[in-house]
Amino acid sequence: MSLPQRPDEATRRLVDPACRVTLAGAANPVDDAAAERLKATFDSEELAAFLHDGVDKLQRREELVKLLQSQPWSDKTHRYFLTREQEYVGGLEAAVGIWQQMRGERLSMEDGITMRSLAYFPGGLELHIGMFIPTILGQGTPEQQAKWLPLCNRLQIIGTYAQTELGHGTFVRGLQTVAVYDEASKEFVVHSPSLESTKWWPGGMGKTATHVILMARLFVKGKDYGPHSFVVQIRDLATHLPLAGVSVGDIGPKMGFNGVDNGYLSLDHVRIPRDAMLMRFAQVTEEGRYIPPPPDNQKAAYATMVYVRATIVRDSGDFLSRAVTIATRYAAVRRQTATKLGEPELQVLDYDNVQQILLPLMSRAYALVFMGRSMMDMYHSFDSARARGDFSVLPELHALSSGLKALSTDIAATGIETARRQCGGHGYMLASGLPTLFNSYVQNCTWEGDNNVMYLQTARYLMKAAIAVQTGKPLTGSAKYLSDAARQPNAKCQVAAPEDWRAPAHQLAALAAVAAQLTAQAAAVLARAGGGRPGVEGEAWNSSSVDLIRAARAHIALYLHQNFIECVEAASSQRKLSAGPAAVLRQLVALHGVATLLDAAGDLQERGYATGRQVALLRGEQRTLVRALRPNAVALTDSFGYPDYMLNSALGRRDGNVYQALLDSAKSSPLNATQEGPAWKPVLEPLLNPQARSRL
Ligand SMILES: CCCCCCCCCCCCCCCCCC(=O)SCCNC(=O)CCNC(=O)[C@H](O)C(C)(C)COP(=O)(O)OP(=O)(O)OC[C@H]1O[C@@H](n2cnc3c(N)ncnc32)[C@H](O)[C@@H]1OP(=O)(O)O
Ligand SMILES: Cc1cc2nc3c(=O)[nH]c(=O)nc-3n(C[C@H](O)[C@H](O)[C@H](O)COP(=O)(O)OP(=O)(O)OC[C@H]3O[C@@H](n4cnc5c(N)ncnc54)[C@H](O)[C@@H]3O)c2cc1C
Repeated sequence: MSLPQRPDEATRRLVDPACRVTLAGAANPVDDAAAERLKATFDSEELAAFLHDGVDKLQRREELVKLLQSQPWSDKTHRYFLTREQEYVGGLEAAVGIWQQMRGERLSMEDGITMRSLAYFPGGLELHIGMFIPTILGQGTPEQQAKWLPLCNRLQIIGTYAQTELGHGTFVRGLQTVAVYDEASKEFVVHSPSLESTKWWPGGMGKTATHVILMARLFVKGKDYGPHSFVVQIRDLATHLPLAGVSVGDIGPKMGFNGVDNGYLSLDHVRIPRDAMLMRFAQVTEEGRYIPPPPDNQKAAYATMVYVRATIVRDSGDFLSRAVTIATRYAAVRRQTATKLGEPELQVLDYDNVQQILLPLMSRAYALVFMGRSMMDMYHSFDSARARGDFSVLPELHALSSGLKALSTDIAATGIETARRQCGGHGYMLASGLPTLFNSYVQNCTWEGDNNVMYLQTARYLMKAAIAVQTGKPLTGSAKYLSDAARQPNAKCQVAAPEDWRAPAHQLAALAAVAAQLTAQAAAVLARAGGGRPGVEGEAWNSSSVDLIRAARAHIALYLHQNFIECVEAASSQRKLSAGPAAVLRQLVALHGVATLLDAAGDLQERGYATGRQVALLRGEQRTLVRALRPNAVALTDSFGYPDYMLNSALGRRDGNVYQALLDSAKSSPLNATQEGPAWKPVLEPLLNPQARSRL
């Protein structure tokens, strides 16, 4: 049954037979959604096609949505009502279902990846595809790849990445699990020597994985060579029971992501063959000689982490844009508060405070989408160079991917929660899609390197750059601006009018000034703490870490914005976009720059780069830009191109029919399966029913 969107005639007569009072203040949300699209000044479909690399890719997504909707394992109707066990089994069924479709229908890998993100049901196969296979690809010899990859691709084995232990996650060199080479048997003995060395967290290890990439400290002839990667079987393929010497299980419920069976693992002197060590870079010969990785790739064993951090950057824009889509569409159809009773209530999106939150968030989502593409391009060009034995870009790639992983996940996680809060009470419903989105995203700030720790890796690179500047060495790459800043230490902001703040040149100059100042400040603090000796470790490093993290964040914020400008200008100059969408993207770029600079308002003034008046102009310009973008708000969400099936949100649906969707969703609650409810017999009837009470 559908409820009337507006009070019907009978209701109006009931409350006021003379019809003097009108209840029709609430407009129809479906009409509001349609009206929003008429306001747009650009073709949202053209921008959507550009963002998805062509109309044919968008059409393919539509076909894949239909395919998914026809399969029981990808049905989302009851997704928000699942128990942990149902979520675990369902997540696996969805991943296996996609895999079977790919094989049976001969769909491409690209189709599979698209289906995964459309169905979005994280489960026990995430780490198999996300880290187990990439580690074998990145660190295995051709023979090892030939041995393991076909089994992985046919799902005849399922793997995960077992690095973190109960006692250590960040400090990889401190891992306690050991792999000791036994020259007599030409095997490694892998062992967990303490409670703290129990592996803890690997996704899919609890109940799904048959194999792990084990990160363990390699010992050869009594010498400790630090963490290396080994392929270790943990479960019998016929019975799925743990092998001898293996103790393994699920770690229990988490804040989110509960379809994934993160696990614990303890090993008791388990023997594995010598070729279980991944030996593309470091090797142990039969007779027990250790051959180290090439000098410019000392951290070869950490390579998968660089790859996964790049993918996390790629996905951040995707997650934030989903949240922004839901919140913006809902704010456009939600009406609240009329100046006078009976008059039309305002669309929530027309409240200034809501606009000033949602539209800057929209600009951040677009910036991250573009950053994600550039990050993957950077990673792929490193991968090609690596195949030729060239690791020269690795330090820059590691510094950027670490810092971008931290900044992009900080922005996305905070942004998803901010978007949820703009939806009022209905944002608290799982049916809105936002709580699950947040709970299944926020761990990105922690996994694959806690964000503070990741900023500190970027800071390590920055401090070396700062020292190079001091000694007059020329800089290249992302830190090049530090040399320019050193040549003009007293540069001042040249903004004279609010609209000056839109210019990329003013924005970049200001962001570079902040990053250079904070880098110089961190370098000075570090030098003071180290008694004048520059160093990137130890107590001096620790006591400087607040300044170091601020510097790294500012450096990455500059990089993110510069990338946004360059991508939009390139698309426009290469005529990949017509004037309408290009103009709107430029407004988003301008807003992103202004919003990023407002985050740094204190830093802009602290060292005298900008005056209080210039910062006031900046604030004013944000308002102007937000108002200019307001008519395009909903069209900009359409350009992200999310089908309703993917968002699975009562509030984010394209047609705006939010109230009906909320009610329909409530009706599928298991609590509503019977009219009296599950507590009637055991609890309520003995209290409330007079006959039952008399029997007490
Ligand atoms: C069909 C569909 C079905 C489903 C489909 C599924 C699809 C995919 C899904 C994807 C899911 C992915 C989920 C990911 C889950 C996360 C899993 C984890 O958390 S796993 C666990 C993740 N855990 C973590 O992330 C742990 C975080 N901790 C660490 O990474 C390290 O301990 C550390 C970096 C903090 C320090 O390391 P330490 O050894 O103490 O090093 P120092 O600081 O002393 O620096 C020495 C030198 O090394 C340099 N360098 C450093 N790293 C790298 C690198 N990677 N590279 C290159 N260089 C590097 C550094 O710059 C320095 O150079 P220099 O200045 O001397 O020239
Ligand atoms: C959902 C989820 C899934 C995961 N999946 C996997 C997986 O599949 N495989 C796997 O191996 N691991 C996995 N992990 C583990 C994850 O990689 C670690 O939790 C992460 O690297 C952080 O390490 P930690 O837990 O030891 O945090 P800690 O290092 O204990 O961090 C605690 C605090 O100390 C601070 N800190 C620590 N060291 C430093 C330092 N040197 N300088 C400054 N501050 C510091 C941190 O910033 C943080 O605030 C997963 C984690 C989660 C939450």
